[in-house]
Amino acid sequence: MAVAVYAPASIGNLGVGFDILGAALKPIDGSLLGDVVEVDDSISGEFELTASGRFAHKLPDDPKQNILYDCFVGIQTLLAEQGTHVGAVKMHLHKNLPIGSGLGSSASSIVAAVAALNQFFGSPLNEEAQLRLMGDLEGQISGSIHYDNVAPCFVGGIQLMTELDHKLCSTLPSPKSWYWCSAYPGITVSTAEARSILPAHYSKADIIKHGRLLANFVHALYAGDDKLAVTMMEDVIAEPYRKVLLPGFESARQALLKLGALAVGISGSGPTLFAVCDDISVAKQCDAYLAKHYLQNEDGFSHICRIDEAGVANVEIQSETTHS
Ligand SMILES: Nc1ncnc2c1ncn2[C@@H]1O[C@H](COP(=O)(O)OP(=O)(O)OP(=O)(O)O)[C@@H](O)[C@H]1O
Ligand SMILES: N[C@@H](CCO)C(=O)O
Repeated sequence: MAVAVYAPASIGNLGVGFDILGAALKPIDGSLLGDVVEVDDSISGEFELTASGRFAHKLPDDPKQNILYDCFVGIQTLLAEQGTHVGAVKMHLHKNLPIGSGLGSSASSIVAAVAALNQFFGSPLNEEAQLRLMGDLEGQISGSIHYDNVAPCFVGGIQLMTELDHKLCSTLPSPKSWYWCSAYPGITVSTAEARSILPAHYSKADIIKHGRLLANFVHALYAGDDKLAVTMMEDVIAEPYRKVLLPGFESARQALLKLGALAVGISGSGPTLFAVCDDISVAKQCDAYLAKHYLQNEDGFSHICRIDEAGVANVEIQSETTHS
């Protein structure tokens, strides 16, 4: 039976917590900010993939260069190791997230595809096995395995990576009052390149500071001290080196803080910027500022979001996700 799965956009690194903290996003206007993958049918020939959606034209032309093909091969291989042999399938990707955006675009495709394929084949893989495969596939793209997009995208909420064999991540409490303004300017930053510009080593002072920020952030979330939590959202690992890749980031940050945003950071490897606000009128002003000043072309967009606590979700195959 055909399956259709939605996987939300996500922020990797919440200012603090490079590669080990991530959050799933849900626009408050109810729009779907994430990819949808359909597995239509078992077929006798070769793997088939079609794509539609706002950013489908940016995908590789060759279906076998699409990460969905690797998702299929990954599941096929795991199942073969368990003695189950599955044939080719027909898939469709509704590509709603821009590639190289900092919104976890490849993670969204991977999570939706692995979850959809797993369901299509009768759910042979448990959550942990699916998530491990998702991390491996994300690592193929970015050059090293990191779960901070795939984990929140799959499980929902704010996730802290544990990376233990039996438990890859833990859900942290999400401050209920926070709005996350998220603005994609319309240009592309490659995650692999944004990782390669980071230093190979950090100073003792930076390591101590990052440890202090991360520990206090997690403590504050559990203590329900949102003010302390937001004060800890400072990036000493990536932002100082990456902000040169984001035109207008520094001036936007200053303007957003003046408007009343509590924290501003780079979403994943950028160029999407996020701003945390605890007041809807401030969030609306920040959103309007970002739409006017941070977007660079017609591909850009800005949303006011909450944390998506659900993560991956089955959706109806309907006109929005169907294809010709
Ligand atoms: N379904 C897919 N979705 C996104 N990227 C894909 C997909 N299939 C193949 N790719 C390729 O994977 C690479 C993704 O690059 P990159 O990791 O920089 O982007 P991303 O995952 O979209 O980034 P971000 O997490 O910042 O949104 C691109 O070269 C793109 O062509
Ligand atoms: N933690 C990753 C997220 C990439 O989206 C990075 O910042 O490189």
